[in-house]
This record gives sequence, structure tokens and C-alpha cells, in this order.
Amino acid sequence: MSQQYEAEQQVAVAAVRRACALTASVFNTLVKNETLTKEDKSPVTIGDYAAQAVINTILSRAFPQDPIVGEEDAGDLRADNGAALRSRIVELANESLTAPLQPGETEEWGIGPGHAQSPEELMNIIDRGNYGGGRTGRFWTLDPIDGTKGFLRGEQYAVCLALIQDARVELGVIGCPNLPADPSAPSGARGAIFVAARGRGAWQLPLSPADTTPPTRLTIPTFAADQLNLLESVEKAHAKLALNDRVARTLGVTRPPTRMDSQAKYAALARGDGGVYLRLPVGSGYREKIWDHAPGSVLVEEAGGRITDSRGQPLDFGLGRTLGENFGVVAAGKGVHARVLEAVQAAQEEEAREEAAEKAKEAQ
Ligand SMILES: Nc1ncnc2c1ncn2[C@@H]1O[C@H](COP(=O)(O)O)[C@@H](O)[C@H]1OP(=O)(O)O
Ligand SMILES: [Mg+2]
Ligand SMILES: [Mg+2]
Ligand SMILES: [Mg+2]
Repeated sequence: MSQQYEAEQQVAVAAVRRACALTASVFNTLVKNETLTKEDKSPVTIGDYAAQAVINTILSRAFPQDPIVGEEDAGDLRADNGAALRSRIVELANESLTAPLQPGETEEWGIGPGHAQSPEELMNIIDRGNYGGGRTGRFWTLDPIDGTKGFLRGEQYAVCLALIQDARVELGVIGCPNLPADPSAPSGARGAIFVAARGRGAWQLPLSPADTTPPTRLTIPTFAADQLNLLESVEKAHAKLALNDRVARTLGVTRPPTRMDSQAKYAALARGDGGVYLRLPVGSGYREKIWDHAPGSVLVEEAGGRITDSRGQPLDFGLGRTLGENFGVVAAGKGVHARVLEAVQAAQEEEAREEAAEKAKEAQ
């Protein structure tokens, strides 16, 4: 019997692997003026654009009917002052698109020697990511470099792709070029791919398509109370880390948090490198994007965990490009999740009481 979404999984894994090779190589040659600041003040590099061009090419050839909700668009590159950046992106994307076929890849996906595209074609393929998402139908969501700030620091980042059908995430692929392949050997070989298809488990695969190491199945372990710790953002603007501290104290967590950028945190949770992913809003009005949580959510669920917002409601991937009003994200093993939610609520109440007391003091 053929497995549902098997072809999609094969294409998604190959596309993410190819993009990871691109981003890893671009990091070594990236120079200062190859990064732009977007309207929302976040950085985007030539690597983000080129990786989106490569993955969108492969998806559009393999599944021509499928729309894509991608993070980047070519607007800034089409502007007159985007020409220098544009030509570097064209060079990079074509280098990746024309690289020799790897095991499992086919020329029908628009890759391999001879498959270079014109600058206009590449700008258009980047803009295939402009779909608005929604409640019904099938579409992909792509974050070509998740954790761009981590990428720029040479730390954690991830190439993230998910398939959504009628607002349900069916497939998630997360490529982590800088994550230790074996968590028990943190200074050993780096790079891994994480894959989850609904109902078929969560798996870690080697980063290289030529590596024949068999996939390993991931299950969130049961943590002893003194072993539990939090996985949280590096960037203070992305999550309210002071509130995380309170939650940790309420939970009786003694281990320090593990801070890392990107959806690598979901991968770390799925394989037991940390016990709780906690992302509480900073109150700036930022709305979380579907591409930042779709692959991670299915990975965590398939590894036996739960993921909700801070009220205990499921994340809603049917609202468009964002998750709507921001109530944060709480992900953990099934046995711990309810306790974390309680601790978050207690910590929020405690924080509100202290803030009110401080205000009253000031008013005196
Ligand atoms: N103001 C913000 N608040 C929360 N998340 C943000 C904000 N700005 C960007 N992000 C996104 O948060 C994610 C990384 O957060 P973290 O690494 O802390 O988990 C990234 O997806 C990043 O986008 P990007 O994909 O552009 O890096
Ligand atoms: Mg970004
Ligand atoms: Mg992101
Ligand atoms: Mg990104």
C-alpha cells in the first residue's frame, strides 16, 4: 500500500537538503553588504532569497498546482538599488540549481546541469511564495532561513518546509546544518534533517543525501524533574525571557535554559535535548508566522508531544500567513505539557500582580 504524502516527503527532503548545502556554503563567503533590513527591521540575506528560489523551483516542478506561502518576496530585489544583490542571488541560486543530481533527485524538478534560470525567472519563482494561505485547500509553507540572526552569528538556523491541507499540517521538514548530528557529541559532526509526516512518526535523517545512515525515530523522553529544562530564543525581542524564568521557577526547573535560534528548538525538543519549548509574546504586537511553526508543530506531535498556545488552544494554521493574535507557543512532552500551561498562567498572574504593585507605588 502506498503511504500518503510519500512523494511529497521525498521532494521536500531533497529540496531542503539542496537548500541547506546552499546556505552552508553561502555562510562562508557572505560579506557585509549582502544583507538587507526588511520593513519590519529583521535581516534577510542573499542566502534566504537564493534558498527560497531553489526550493520554490523544485516544488513548482514537482507539484505545479500547489501554492506556496514563503517568507521572502523579490520586491526589494526588483528595485533599482537591488541590482547588485540580485546578481549575487542569481549566481548563488543557479550554482545550486545546476549542481549534479544527488541520489533520489530527478531532472524533472528543474535541477541538475543545464538548469540555470534567467534573473527574471528567478525573481518570479521567489514570488511564487506570495500565496496568502487560508482555511481550505492544500499549500506549502516555507522559511528558507529560519533564524536569520543565528545564521549570521554562525549559530543555529534552519531551512523549514511544511505541507498544509485544510489547515492541518501533514508534513514537516526541518534542515539544521549547524546542529550536532548526535546530541551526546556536541562537538562532533554537524547537520541533520528532521522529518515528520502525520501518523508516521518523527525521524532524524543525515544532512547529506549521499549518507546512507538509516533514519532514527524520535520520541520525546520522560524527564525526571531535575533534568527538565527550557528551550528558548536567543533574541530578547522574540520571546519574553524574563517570564520564562518565572515559569522555570514555578516548575521547579533547576537546569539553565538552552538558548538557540530558529526551529532547531523543535528538533531539539523532539529528540530530547530539552524538555519544554516556550515562546511567550513580548507584547510588541508581533504576529507569529505559519512558516515559523508549521514544520515544528508536526515534528513535536509525531514525537509524542503536545503543542498549543499559552491558553492551551491549538495553533491555527488556517488564518492566512500568520497565526493571528499572539498567545505564544508552549510545546512539551505529553506528560509535562499540562503542568507547563499551569505554570505559565501562574507566572503571568504573578507578573501582573508585581507590575500592579509597582505602579501603585509609583502613583503614591
Ligand atoms: N519581533 C519578532 N518577534 C518574534 N519572532 C520574530 C520577530 N522578528 C522575527 N521573528 C522570527 O522569529 C523566528 C526566530 O526566532 P527564534 O530564533 O528566536 O526562535 C524567526 O522565524 C524570525 O524570523 P526569521 O525567519 O526571519 O529569522
Ligand atoms: Mg526573516
Ligand atoms: Mg523564521
Ligand atoms: Mg526566515
